Amino acid sequence: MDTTVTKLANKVLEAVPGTPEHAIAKQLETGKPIEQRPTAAPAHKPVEDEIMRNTIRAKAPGLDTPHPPDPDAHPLQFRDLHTADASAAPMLSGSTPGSTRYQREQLLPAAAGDGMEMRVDGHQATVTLGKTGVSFLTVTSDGLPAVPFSEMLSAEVLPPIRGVWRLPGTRLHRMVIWTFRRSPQNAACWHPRQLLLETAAENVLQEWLQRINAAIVQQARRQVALPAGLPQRLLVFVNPFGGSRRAQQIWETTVRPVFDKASIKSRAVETEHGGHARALLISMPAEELAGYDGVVAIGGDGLFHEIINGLLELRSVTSGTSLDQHQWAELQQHLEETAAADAAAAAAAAVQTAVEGGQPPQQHGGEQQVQEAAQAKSSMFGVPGCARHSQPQIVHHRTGSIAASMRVGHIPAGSTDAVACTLNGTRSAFTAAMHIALGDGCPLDVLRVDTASGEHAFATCMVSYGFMGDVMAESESYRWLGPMRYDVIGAKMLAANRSYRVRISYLPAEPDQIAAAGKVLRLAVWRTSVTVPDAYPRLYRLSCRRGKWVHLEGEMAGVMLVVMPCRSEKSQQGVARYGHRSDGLIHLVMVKKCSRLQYLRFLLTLSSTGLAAGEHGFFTVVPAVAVHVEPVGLRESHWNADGELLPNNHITAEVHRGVIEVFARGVEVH
Ligand SMILES: Nc1ncnc2c1ncn2[C@@H]1O[C@H](COP(=O)(O)OP(=O)(O)OP(=O)(O)O)[C@@H](O)[C@H]1O
Repeated sequence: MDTTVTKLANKVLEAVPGTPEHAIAKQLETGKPIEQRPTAAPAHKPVEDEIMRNTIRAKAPGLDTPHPPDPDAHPLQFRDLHTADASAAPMLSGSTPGSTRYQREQLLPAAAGDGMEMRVDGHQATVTLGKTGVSFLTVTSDGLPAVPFSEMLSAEVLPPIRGVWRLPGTRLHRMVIWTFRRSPQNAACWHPRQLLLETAAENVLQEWLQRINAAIVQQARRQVALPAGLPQRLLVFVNPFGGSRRAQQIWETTVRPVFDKASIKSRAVETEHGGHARALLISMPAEELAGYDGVVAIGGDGLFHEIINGLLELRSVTSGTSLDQHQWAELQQHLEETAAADAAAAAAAAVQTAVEGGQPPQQHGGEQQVQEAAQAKSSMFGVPGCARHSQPQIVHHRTGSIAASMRVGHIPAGSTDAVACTLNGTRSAFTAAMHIALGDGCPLDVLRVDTASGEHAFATCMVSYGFMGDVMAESESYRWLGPMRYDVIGAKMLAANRSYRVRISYLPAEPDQIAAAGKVLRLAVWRTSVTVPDAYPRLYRLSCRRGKWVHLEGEMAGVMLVVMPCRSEKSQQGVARYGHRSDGLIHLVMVKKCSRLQYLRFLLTLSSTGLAAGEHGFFTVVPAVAVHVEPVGLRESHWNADGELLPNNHITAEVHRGVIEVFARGVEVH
């Protein structure tokens, strides 16, 4: 009965143009091969967020050749394969019922070795489940690369569909592996990939499912870079206010699906005001914090900055931890001497004014002033016994150790997103979410900035004064302009061409520290060609005095303390070209008072090639480990740490190497 119905159904289908049965009947009639039915694939959308694409393409000429559109390419989300229509399964060319080829295409286990005859993304292939991942020995087509377990989120069995030729009783069992593929233009930018394996052997599929999912977890445990294995519970902060206000949408459509595929449980908190994320972290009970493996910011650099500050506050990361006490003492002595000299000069000026005004000069007033000024200075900066160190530290021991084990992720949804661009080499939210779900981890430097009035802040990107500080301070009131506000206010500040008198003291990085940073740089995946002599001119390395502070005073258009390279669309090579996310260095940029044209040149250098260490005429870039800056005179700018204004302009900053663990693996190149 079945056979009769099948024959009848096949006859009907053969008569209907467009059906596979019709195509086969035609082929049998004419002897021409059947055209393969195109795979249902989403349109290839241009990926706007590959900020590094041009740079990398310029370095690798071979990449300039246009790449054929990839049917898997989709910039945002995984496709829902549960609802995929069985009829959308591609036809296999050249086989007819009854032929040997047809028998093989029924996707039965291969006779020899571990290989299984399967259909992979519509291609006939011999699939091998090895120790490191799934590899494909393709039979009908080339170009299916191996997929390591370390690049898989999970495997999942889909509902079976009717088998080829729609014969009753033929069921095709399907398994999908949630993974990614690298963009042909920029290896650091990843696209969702759902690898579809189809076979008639259900038991094999079920066994593979167990083995693949177990291997994904096992390989993650083996990696030394993963102290806590794959993240299982994450606290996610979503800033609906940042950038183009798409954070909530990015969370729902891009990030949550990735976390779901990786079985990550998450608690999402939509921030209600500036400082909300930081306050929530600081006030969180230790038991609750211990329930999370990491904290994720979906927003801009400002939200990431808040999370870092919250966590480091819990850890009580104090200043002066990596410098010798005598190095702080040396700075202290210098500051007291300059303060005394200032006070003496002020007293002399007061006497002069009094004499000129015909009044008798005050006795001992000058000396008293000198002493007071010196005392005021000594309470400011970090030597033992001074205010900063004698402040009672509230050390939350238990919470602190929990916070120390917390990894931090940044999903870009802000205006600049320098953190995500620097860590991942792309502004793709999907890529950032994958790094988190795959449990990637690497250390990140943090700059602790102490102000003279007793506040402190932690920065991971940049702390700036002068031009950049003014732009950041003023652009806050133009937030309604969106990311364009930085350009508009930047043009305004360029026209104003302001400069500020400052005293700068910095402790230069020692040559071996720079060399070590160079090694880190070479080890990092990005820019393998960089060597230390290129990065730091010989002249600079010779003039670097071992462990001695350098003091200078001058009229500056801008001062910047750059911690990570700070790559973004505005500076594709990074503000500090040879910076690294964990080199333990502050890249101190000092731009002297200059003409508008010169400052424009500086900005162009910053955005095109990035800044390299050394003297560059009117601006200098110095690798340092600690910096002290104080304004002199009446006119002052604003200090700005990662977009947040600091309340006082006398600052001391020190870098803490690799103090935070971030969900990232370094920028990948082809
Ligand atoms: N609900 C909210 N309403 C107002 N401000 C908020 C809210 N949530 C967070 N903020 C604050 O908004 C500021 C800016 O946010 P965010 O950094 O995420 O975006 P952005 O400034 O547009 O991006 P970028 O820092 O990359 O330029 C942060 O300082 C953050 O503290």
